[in-house]
Amino acid sequence: MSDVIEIAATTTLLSTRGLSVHYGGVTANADIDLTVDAGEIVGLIGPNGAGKTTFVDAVTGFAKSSGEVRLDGERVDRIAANRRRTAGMARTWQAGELFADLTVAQNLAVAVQRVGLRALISDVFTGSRPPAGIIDEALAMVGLLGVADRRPGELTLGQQKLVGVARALVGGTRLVLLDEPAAGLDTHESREFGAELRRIAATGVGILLIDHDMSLVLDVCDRLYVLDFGRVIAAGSPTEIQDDPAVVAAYLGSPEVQADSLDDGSAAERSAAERSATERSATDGPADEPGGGAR
Ligand SMILES: Nc1ncnc2c1ncn2[C@@H]1O[C@H](COP(=O)(O)OP(=O)(O)OP(=O)(O)O)[C@@H](O)[C@H]1O
Repeated sequence: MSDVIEIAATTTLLSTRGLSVHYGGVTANADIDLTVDAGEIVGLIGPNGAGKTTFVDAVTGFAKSSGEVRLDGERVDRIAANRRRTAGMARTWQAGELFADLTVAQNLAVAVQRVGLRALISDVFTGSRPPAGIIDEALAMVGLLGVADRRPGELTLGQQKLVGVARALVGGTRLVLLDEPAAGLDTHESREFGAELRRIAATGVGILLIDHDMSLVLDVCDRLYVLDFGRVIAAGSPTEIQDDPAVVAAYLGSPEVQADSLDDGSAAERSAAERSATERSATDGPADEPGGGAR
């Protein structure tokens, strides 16, 4: 009897090819090829203004783009944002505050409310609401089933952030794109949050994570892509990325700076401010020069 080697099949949930976004003269994303597999956490990092949020906007249908976006092998780049959501991809927003007057469960229900006049009229007449099961399922995925009837103000900040994630997960989401979901958390809360992300990924959900908290990103991500000026300048494991001179230079402006400084999120912020000041002075032309100072 021959030995059978079992190879676990991986499902590529998200794949982009040549994804580009232009805002006037600014190339916010340039030819981005990126994949996220089921059960994988992939980090997207880069200095301020590198194009991370634009990438999420383009993938989820909130920014006009060229190139391919596939969800589970199917092209979705020409369908509207709400149809991409129904197809199984969802995102969070940087300013993703919860509704303070609604309960946690109601906050999730709002996220899957149908849109459009026809839906509104039919909902008014039928009193249609999302089935409770899908709300509970999303809350259970982030370990918050017990707080469904509480209001956000009664939760810790870490729990509120997880409600934000649950809001994106509700309705059978297979791929979730998280834009700075841990902003404002302290080190301990951020670690707990990261552990919860790993549990979510273990259910088979693919996660694209943008965050400036380098310890979180380096800790929880299986792979990372680094953007600078809208382009991918490096991709690989957290260890490979930390040792990549191009990444260190992009973040810190100098390849001589120690790579372990990447652990310090404030270095990235500081560097970005310095970079944009340098870029501004380098591109400051006459007042009527178009695009002067823009990235
Ligand atoms: N709606 C828009 N109109 C014009 N330019 C835009 C728009 N959105 C983003 N940009 C520009 O595109 C570039 C990329 O911005 P983006 O917000 O994607 O970067 P980011 O990496 O997410 O930055 P941050 O880390 O600060 O959130 C920047 O030069 C930004 O000014």
